[in-house]
Amino acid sequence: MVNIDYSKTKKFISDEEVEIMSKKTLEAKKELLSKEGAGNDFLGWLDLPENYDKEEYERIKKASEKIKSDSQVLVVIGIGGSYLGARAAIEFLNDGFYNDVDSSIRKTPRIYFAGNSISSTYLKGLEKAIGDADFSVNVISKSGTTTEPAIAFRYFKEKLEKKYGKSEAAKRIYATTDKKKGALKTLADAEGYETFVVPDDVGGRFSVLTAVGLLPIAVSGADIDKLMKGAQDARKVCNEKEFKENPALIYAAIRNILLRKGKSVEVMANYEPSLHYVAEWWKQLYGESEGKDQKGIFPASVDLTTDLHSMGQFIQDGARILYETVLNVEDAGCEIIMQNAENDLDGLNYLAGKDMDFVNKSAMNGTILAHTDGNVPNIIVNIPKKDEETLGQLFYIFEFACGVSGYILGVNPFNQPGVEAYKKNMFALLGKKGYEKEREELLKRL
Ligand SMILES: O=P(O)(O)OC[C@H]1O[C@](O)(CO)[C@@H](O)[C@@H]1O
Repeated sequence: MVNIDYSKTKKFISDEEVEIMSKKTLEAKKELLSKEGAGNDFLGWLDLPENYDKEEYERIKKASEKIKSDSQVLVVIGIGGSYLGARAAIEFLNDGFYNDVDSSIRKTPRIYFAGNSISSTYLKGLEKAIGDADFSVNVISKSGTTTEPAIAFRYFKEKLEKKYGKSEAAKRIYATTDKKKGALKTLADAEGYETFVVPDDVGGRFSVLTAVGLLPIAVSGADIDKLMKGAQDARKVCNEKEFKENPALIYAAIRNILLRKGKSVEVMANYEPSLHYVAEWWKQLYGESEGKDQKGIFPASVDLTTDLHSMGQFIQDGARILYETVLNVEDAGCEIIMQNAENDLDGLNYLAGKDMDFVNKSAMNGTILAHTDGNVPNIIVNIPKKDEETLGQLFYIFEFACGVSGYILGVNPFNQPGVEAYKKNMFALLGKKGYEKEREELLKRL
């Protein structure tokens, strides 16, 4: 099971502080599980690993088989919680080269993500990358009205219809959205797309274990039963275990103690490039959940050792507002043994016979100690291996810890009122109906 090692924070916090905060985590856990706290109409994710629509789950598998059989490419359109979980999973479960592997080896469609920016260059580039390949689209939007995915969907819907004709195109479009309402649901019903549901009581950033994440993940060839099994196991631990055996509570406690000591930035660090998007998913989860009412920990991330050569200086030596959460994949899952070179010009012969992962882990351990010495507390998340079950655990533990942590912080972790501000301005500047007055005011300020 994924576990949390906070021994490298002990220089900064006392056992007594942990003891006091552990009580707060237990209270917050009780509040979460009683479903009586703030945002309690968005707690469907708590029980998702067990309590999900079994009929729809089978349809997800069937749809993934169809996509695998008739498409060389799947374009997944969505943003935020309607995007990051699937991307995190597909990257985590592969090695960063999923799309580049020859199709005679990979046997599943290439998967591209769109609708997560408003860049015309990106869409044009993606169209070029798809070329003549047969493709399908999974458009994902809980609200059905988010501008970025709506623009991308309009674009690819037209391309599909041009290539296959309207009726065949409709068979290649899968819409994941609200059960009953919203523009996407209305369009899907009118055009006859297969639809999947983002449940009412599951917010976007907590939705990876619904069709939002499961359909694209299944198309990549990953075993979603195992993903759900991992989440089930973690649910049991997070819901039932007391503090010392509960990774979600430990993580929530330590980060809240550190925040109260002025550590207001949490830097998630990985030593595996394939974990980059796990950090991106985590950033949305914690940023949207906790960053409100002028409170919260700012979630940031670095890819190491890459960023030791760019951000390493700041972490070691800059403003002491940081703590670090290190994602440690214990079993790299493959081996590269360092070879002896005749002339040893690069001076690496002392590593001959050693596994490259030993070098990576030594860099990690050396960095953890150096950063701790530089007064950056380090929390370590031990991830036994890179497989579906472990990822299911990781997703659930972070989600549960987020709910607990938000309640300790005294915010509603399940809303996101702050994201509306930019949308209002953007609509006004675009000249959308109903925003005329705001437009006038904004234009004066530009
Ligand atoms: O699934 P939707 O409704 O398109 O929303 C996408 C994302 O946009 C937000 O609503 C923020 O604008 C996120 O909370 C959400 O994950």
